[in-house]
Amino acid sequence: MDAITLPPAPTNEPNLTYAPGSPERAELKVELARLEGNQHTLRAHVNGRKRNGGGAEIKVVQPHDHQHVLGTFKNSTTKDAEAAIKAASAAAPEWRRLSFDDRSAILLKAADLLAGPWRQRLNAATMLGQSKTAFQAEIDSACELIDFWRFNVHYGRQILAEQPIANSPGIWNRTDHRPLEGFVYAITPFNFTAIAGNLPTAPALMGNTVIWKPSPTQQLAASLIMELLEEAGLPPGVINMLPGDGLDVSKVALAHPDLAGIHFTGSTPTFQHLWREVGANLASYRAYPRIVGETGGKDFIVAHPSADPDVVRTAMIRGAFEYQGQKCSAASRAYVARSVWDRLKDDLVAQTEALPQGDVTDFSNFMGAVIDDRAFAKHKKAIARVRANKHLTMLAGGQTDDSVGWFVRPTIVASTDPADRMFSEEYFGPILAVHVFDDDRYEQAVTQLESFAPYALTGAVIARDREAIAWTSEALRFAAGNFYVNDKPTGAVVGQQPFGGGRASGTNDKAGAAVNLLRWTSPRSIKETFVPPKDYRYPHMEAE
Ligand SMILES: NC(=O)c1ccc[n+]([C@@H]2O[C@H](COP(=O)([O-])OP(=O)(O)OC[C@H]3O[C@@H](n4cnc5c(N)ncnc54)[C@H](O)[C@@H]3O)[C@@H](O)[C@H]2O)c1
Ligand SMILES: N[C@@H](CCC=O)C(=O)O
Repeated sequence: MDAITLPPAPTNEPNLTYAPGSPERAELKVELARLEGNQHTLRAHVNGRKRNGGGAEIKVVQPHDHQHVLGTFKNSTTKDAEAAIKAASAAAPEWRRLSFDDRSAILLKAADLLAGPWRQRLNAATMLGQSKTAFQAEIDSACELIDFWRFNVHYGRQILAEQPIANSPGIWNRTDHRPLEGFVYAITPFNFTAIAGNLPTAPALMGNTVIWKPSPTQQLAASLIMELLEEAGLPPGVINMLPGDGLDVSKVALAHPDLAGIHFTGSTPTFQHLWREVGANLASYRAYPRIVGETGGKDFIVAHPSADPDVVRTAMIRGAFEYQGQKCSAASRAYVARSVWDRLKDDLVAQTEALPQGDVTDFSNFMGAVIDDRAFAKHKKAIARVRANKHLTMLAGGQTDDSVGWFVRPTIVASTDPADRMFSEEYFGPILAVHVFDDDRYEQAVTQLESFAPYALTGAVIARDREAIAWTSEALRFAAGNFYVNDKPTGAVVGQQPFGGGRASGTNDKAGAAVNLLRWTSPRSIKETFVPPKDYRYPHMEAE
């Protein structure tokens, strides 16, 4: 088709409420029962076909009920990785020849399928497999993933429209936004189904083929994403999904001459490991691989003496404990002016102690369990350390119980020492460290927190005084890639607050934004001369 087209303009998918009596609540309950009632055999997808991995069996369980097995799959081996890379290479020429409109139509259809018939299936899988409440699943596996797919089409078109602004007489300059040469390796975390769906599809939209390695604990929802994309018309071999721990896949993928890029979200140590491997293999690649990674955080809230205590308390509870603090954006350290603290502490502790937690299929719960036994053990250890240190005081929570699920109570710890490692280490769970400072030491508190942790992902200032907001925003300019004023530091929305951080938190190639898609293209500049010269001599060479 020859046309300069206009696809549907993106708008953010509205969040459904799941209030009692709502149709979405009833539909979600049906899907929960259906998914819980079966053990699913989850398989790799290579070249559009399902494939049993060659490695050991891995179980996917419900974190809030860890004896309940949702499904099983086989770990992917080096052989599986070789087959997937072969499929990606074979699919590449046809996929990149397909027009951007045709590639976009597949993602727009996937978004509409997810907004409609697939919504509660993916929400239910995310609730059961990742222990999210209905609302936390809705903002992730439904709304954010729909938004990623719709807005990326819009941003991709912006990139294609970016063309040279000058043409000398008789010349037409153009930019060909080519995909990368080779395959992109997408590696995704357990905590956001939307991130799992975005990381392989963003490079694919720009014409790349992909090897996708999801997190083992997110595999149920990841398998459904693959099925949804295939229903939307994704051709075989464009995205090849390899379940498992990724160790064997990386052995092959990171040493392969066609590795064109890594699209990673997960912890800082894993990302640094991948980067080091790429560095060690540099001589073997056809081109320098693009490395994009969004990683850990030690996200902060700072409350100025002018802050409204109710706003601070709500930001702390929602920011630190929603989804058990397992958002990379979750507040895990708070710095509060003493006069504000004195007015909020009792309510903060009482409300935190009362937060309902348990099986997420009971819709009255605010929290579920942490993802696995490793996360549980890490939190137990951190809590034991609090009890053993005099400068740390447990204000709320501190209980752990793994008899049914991996439950860690929302925990608030006060520290007289802002240099304690609770203010720099990422636990990735429901532990909030608080330091209370004297009102006249606000600037010292902000200066100390600015670079005490190695991360720079999200942060929030809560204040009514405009000068304080302006000063803090400037003082913390490089301490967070997503900065919030009078709000919690979580819950970025695609198209509104592009997400990502700097320093140890990643390469800050904002997910769901044009800067991210740009990393998956390799522009070619084309100059066409309409009436080319036919004589090599320049005028200055002529005889006087
Ligand atoms: N900045 C962000 O946007 C963002 C978003 C979500 C999560 N996170 C971070 O992710 C972390 C939590 O997620 P996680 O526990 O899944 O992280 P993780 O680093 O343990 O795992 C991430 C992914 O890497 C895989 N992996 C690990 N070693 C590998 C290897 N050698 N080869 C291939 N794959 C390998 C895992 O299986 C998983 O799929 C936290 O640190 C959190 O802050 C960051
Ligand atoms: N984008 C999400 C966090 C993603 C990381 O886990 C937020 O803003 O809360």
